Amino acid sequence: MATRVAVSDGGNKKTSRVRVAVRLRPYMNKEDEKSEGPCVRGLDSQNLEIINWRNATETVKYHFDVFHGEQTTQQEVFLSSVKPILPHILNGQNASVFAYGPTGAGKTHTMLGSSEQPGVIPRAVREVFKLVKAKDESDGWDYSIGMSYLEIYNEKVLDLLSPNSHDLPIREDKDKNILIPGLTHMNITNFADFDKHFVPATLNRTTASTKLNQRSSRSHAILLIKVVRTQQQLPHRQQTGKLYLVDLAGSEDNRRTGNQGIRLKESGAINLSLFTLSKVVDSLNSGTSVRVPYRDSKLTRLLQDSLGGSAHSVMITNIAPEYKYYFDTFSALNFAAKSKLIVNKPFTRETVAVPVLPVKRSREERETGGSGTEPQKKKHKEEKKSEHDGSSPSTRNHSSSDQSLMGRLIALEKRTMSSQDKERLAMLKEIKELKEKQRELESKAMLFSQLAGEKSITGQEPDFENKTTALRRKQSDATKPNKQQAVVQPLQVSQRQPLQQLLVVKKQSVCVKKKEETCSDLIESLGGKENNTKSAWESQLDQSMVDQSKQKILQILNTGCLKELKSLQQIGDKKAKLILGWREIHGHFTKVEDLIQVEGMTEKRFSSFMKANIVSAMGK
Ligand SMILES: Nc1ncnc2c1ncn2[C@@H]1O[C@H](COP(=O)(O)OP(=O)(O)OP(=O)(O)O)[C@@H](O)[C@H]1O
Repeated sequence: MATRVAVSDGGNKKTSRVRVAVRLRPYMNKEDEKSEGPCVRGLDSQNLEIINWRNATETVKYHFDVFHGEQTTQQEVFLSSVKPILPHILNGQNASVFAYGPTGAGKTHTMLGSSEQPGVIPRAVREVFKLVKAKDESDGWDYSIGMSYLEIYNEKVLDLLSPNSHDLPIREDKDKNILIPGLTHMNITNFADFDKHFVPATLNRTTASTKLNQRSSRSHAILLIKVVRTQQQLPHRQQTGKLYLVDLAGSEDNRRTGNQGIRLKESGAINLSLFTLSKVVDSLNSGTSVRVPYRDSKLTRLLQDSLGGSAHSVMITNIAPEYKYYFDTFSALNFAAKSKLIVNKPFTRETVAVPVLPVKRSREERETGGSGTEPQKKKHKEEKKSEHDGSSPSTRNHSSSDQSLMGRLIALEKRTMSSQDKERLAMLKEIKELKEKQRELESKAMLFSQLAGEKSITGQEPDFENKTTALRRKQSDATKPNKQQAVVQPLQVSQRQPLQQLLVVKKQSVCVKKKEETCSDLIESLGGKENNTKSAWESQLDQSMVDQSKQKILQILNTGCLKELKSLQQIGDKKAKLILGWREIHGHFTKVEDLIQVEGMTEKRFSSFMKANIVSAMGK
């Protein structure tokens, strides 16, 4: 009898950076090209420039690992950006390739392509089979290849190989491997085999027509190719390498897509997960020990071991040359520039077969009649069989080992828990759910504020170079940042202009400070200590003025943008975002008192908020 235990890879400290490639697609409408010209263009095989919207005579320049221009073929993209990482998965390491970018910029074309111009996915799968075939049989290892294919649609994990399945859970085992119990896993023996399953499954992917793309992907599609190699001799070392091939849904600005109803909801989920992806990248790049928010979206949870984890990763950022994509292109480039800093630590995942000594069974086990139910026992047998012969019990193995492991853990948990423990567990679960809800709200609020146009760009500052006439600036129909947005100073803009702008920002902050002082003085003079009751201080004021002030506050709460909300007393950045999030979910506040429903707004805080703001509003 034998079981498998994980063995250390000897503390392999070799690190591998996420390679970032940018691919510019050709103009879709030649007429537009003639009249407008592009807003972005390549300079050489690693550099590109984009018009600076703040100053027509300037461009912003970026440097990446690779820049693929409009003329680059599918073959060239594969050879330079993807092929080099594939050999790693035959050595038990993970690799991932994901296409990121605005909707309609060419992600699906890059990943999937067409029969005439096959993309990264078919080429990579062919290459994996080629690499395995090239392995000399005498190298002492047996190889088996399997595939899974899923989409994340509206934050649900759906099995594309089994289209009627429901939302699947994502779990992590004790060795930090990401697992999806219940996900279909098919053994494949050659490319034709792969194609047979992949093509119909791709048709199951959720797509729809939007203003910007007739066949827009409304979900993130993730193809997983697993290569398991097992040593022919004892101790039958086994290594599992995973290759994730990800076609992300496009980031989109709903002011331009014209999305409504279900499209708008989909778009919210897409943008939220992409926003979380950018937060994960930010937090990885900050290099501090802050919690990386992988768990804030299904996408990042799934990509956990491909981003900042143990994988060799390549991100292909797709961009479009047209002016209507300008701001999406700009933020996609900034996102990509941040990602360049991520450092991965690849390591080999290996298990060895070790003999298992019979152990005395616990009382609970004896009472329940053994180590599992009949079906579970059967599953264990099947698992062991597949461990030895390197194959799955059937061609369609629903990750039985993942399922049975979870089943056993849950059963064990149930057997050993007292009723008090169960209550505590239920309470902890409830608290966890509440916390998650709060996080979700915050993410939503932040996303909302981002979508509301706060094009705050926090990425790495690229090199900047002045150009006089290289790219023409057009009065584009792209959504221009409004006045409020202009206050945010993107890091990328000219090094010549910040002084003047900074002065403006500074003046404003001085101004706000002054106002705060005046307010607190007033509150003090009204005897307004923090704990005073509402009537105590309100009764000293004229009721009609109080009502008027309340109306003013209500109006700001209902219509104010992030900046206007922050101009309210005691409303900082986080609270303002929470208010925006609340508004997005619930609509308008009917009365100022509804503010108590916003996360973190206690009665005491609300009362203090009212005092400060009524006085402040009266002074205006
Ligand atoms: N490099 C390219 N060469 C030729 N045509 C391209 C290229 N890239 C994209 N296209 C074409 O542009 C259109 C939009 O591309 P695609 O559907 O791949 O965009 P996408 O980024 O996947 O969009 P979405 O996020 O909405 O799914 C398609 O008709 C595609 O064939």
